[in-house]
Parts: sequence; C-alpha cells; structure tokens
Amino acid sequence: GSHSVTLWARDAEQARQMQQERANTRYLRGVQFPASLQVVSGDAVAQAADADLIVLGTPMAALREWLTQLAQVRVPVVWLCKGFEAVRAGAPEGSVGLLAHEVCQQVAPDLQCGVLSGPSFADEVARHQPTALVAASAFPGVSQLLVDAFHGEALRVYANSDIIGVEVGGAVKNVLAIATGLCDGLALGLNARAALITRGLAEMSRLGLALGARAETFMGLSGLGDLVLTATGDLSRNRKVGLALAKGMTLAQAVESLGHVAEGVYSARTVHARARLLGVEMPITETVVDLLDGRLAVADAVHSLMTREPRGELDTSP
Ligand SMILES: NC(=O)c1ccc[n+]([C@@H]2O[C@H](COP(=O)([O-])OP(=O)(O)OC[C@H]3O[C@@H](n4cnc5c(N)ncnc54)[C@H](O)[C@@H]3O)[C@@H](O)[C@H]2O)c1
Ligand SMILES: O=P(O)(O)OC[C@H](O)CO
Repeated sequence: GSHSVTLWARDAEQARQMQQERANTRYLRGVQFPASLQVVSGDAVAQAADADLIVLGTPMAALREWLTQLAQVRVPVVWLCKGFEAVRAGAPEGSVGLLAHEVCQQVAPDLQCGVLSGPSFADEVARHQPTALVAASAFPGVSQLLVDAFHGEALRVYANSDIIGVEVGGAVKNVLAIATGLCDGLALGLNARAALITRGLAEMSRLGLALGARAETFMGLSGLGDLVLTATGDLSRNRKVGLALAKGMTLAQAVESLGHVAEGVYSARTVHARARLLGVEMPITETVVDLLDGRLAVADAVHSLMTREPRGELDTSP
C-alpha cells in the first residue's frame, strides 16, 4: 500500500541483503518488495518508538521476550503469532503456557495491543491473492487501526472484540492440521478428513467457551476459516508435519525438514494441559500429543480415536 513500512530483522547481514535485493529469498521466494518497504536492523525498540503501529511477526516462542522489551512504548503493538506458549523448561509444577494476549497482560499490561489472525498463507498474502483476516483487540482503537492499515483491494479485515476466541482458534487449528495431515498421509479417506475437521471444530469451540470466548467466533475466519485452510491446504507447515509423520519420519526429522516453525508441535501439550485443567475433553488433541510424545504409534492413532465410547454430537460434558 501507500504506508511507509520498516521491516526489522535481527540478523544485520540478512537485513542488508534483503534491502539490497528487494526480496526475502529465504522465506518468500519470487516476491519483489514494494518501494515503500525498508529493511533495517539494530536497536529495534528505539527505532519503533516513532512508528504508528508495531507488528510482531515472530513465532510464539519469541513473543514474551519482545513484549517485555516493548512494554513501555506508547505505540500500539499487534502480533501475528498463532499458538499457546510451550510449557517452559524449569517452570513451577502445574504451570501452563499462555495465549499471546495473556502473555501481554503478564509482561506488558499497559500496551495498547491486539492480534491479526485468520486464514492467510503468507505466500498468498505476499502475492496479493484475495484474503480475509480478523483484527481482534480489547481496545476498539487498535482493531480500527488494523482495519485502516491493512484493509484494501486484496485484504479484507474484519474487527472482532473476542480476542480469546480468535486466539484459541488460531492456536488449536495448528494442532488439528497435524492430525489432518496424518489422516491424509495414511490415506484414510475424505470421509475421515471431514469428520476430523468437524469434530476438531467441536473440541476447539469447547475449549474456547471454557476460556471465555464467544461461540460465534469459532464459526468465523479465525475458527472454521483457518481450520479449513490449514487442515486441507498443502502450504501448511503443520499439515506437512502430519504428512511426514505418516510417512514414518520421526518428529525431529519432520520439524527439521520444514525450515519454518510449525506452532502446533509446540502448542499441543499446552492445549491439552489447559483443557484438562478446565475439564474439557479434546480427544483429537490428546491423540496428537500422545503421538508427538511417542506414547502412541501412528498405526494405533486411528484405533484410539475410533474406539472411544459413543456420545451425542452436541454433548459438551467431558
Ligand atoms: N507463514 C504463514 O503463512 C503464517 C500466517 C499467519 C500467521 N503465522 C504465524 O506467524 C508466526 C511466525 O510464523 P512464520 O511463518 O513467520 O515462521 P517462520 O519460521 O517462517 O519464520 C520465523 C521468523 O521469525 C524470526 N525469529 C525467530 N525468533 C526470533 C526472535 N527471538 N526475534 C526476532 N525474530 C525471530 C526468524 O528468524 C524467522 O525470520 C507463527 O506464530 C505463525 O503461526 C504464519
Ligand atoms: O503453515 P501453517 O500451518 O503455520 O499455517 C499458516 C497460517 O496460520 C494459515 O492461516
């Protein structure tokens, strides 16, 4: 667009190269940077202080560190991360990982903050292919700022004040995409895939409601929308992890072969732990966790899901 945008990268040499080549050849091959984009490195907090909006494009694992550094800035801060924090090594017994807005409440409670989410493979966004997003924030001014900054010919941005629902959708869909990748990798069929997506949406919604989200959010872009995209779209890194596991790769090999983050791998245990604390049943997530932790073999996963006790489709009790 016409905004002046500064992309900060932690690696000075890579920043210099991107600025010179006008492209990010490692992560976004074949996309030319617009003239309005400048790439810099160095003191990020000092450089961000004069901006109108700060967008954090790091994986979930780096969010706490960045929100801590930015806690005193007066500029609105939004993130693109989709996940729960992984349970930190050495964390006290019983502690669980947080959603991004919970991390923000903890380390930067004074920030005007929000999230941009929804079905959006970066590659397609960068090529201006039509995409619809959700801007969620407890601060109406921040959602409006996101709409003003990003809404345009190729991007529609819808505001939603239910940040819990938007973040639960973005986090849980990654875990479910690993399951769907596995399902497709094992050639279990189209019926099985539709069942996984639909029952996955049910367990995502149950967790969300228990955490205080609104049910309608799960029928929206950051819920059903992003679940369908990530579970069925071959660009998904989480889906690729499932496909790789089905081929017999170890988790370490699957993660290594990606070269990008697959947040579902790091969020799955936290999703499961928080569901258990709330008494919410999430059988697909539980199966993914058992697979990732090596307690369940790929070949036994289907049996484990199919032999559960019958239940009503609309049951919400565990
Ligand atoms: N790629 C997509 O299509 C897409 C779409 C929507 C949301 N997301 C979400 O955005 C987040 C990032 O995903 P991605 O696709 O960019 O991952 P990626 O693995 O492709 O790239 C991550 C980038 O973050 C940088 N990084 C890592 N740790 C950092 C730190 N401590 N400080 C600064 N930079 C750091 C890496 O160097 C790399 O450039 C994830 O939470 C993901 O779920 C991704
Ligand atoms: O490649 P994935 O699986 O991280 O999915 C990317 C985006 O979250 C899709 O909206």
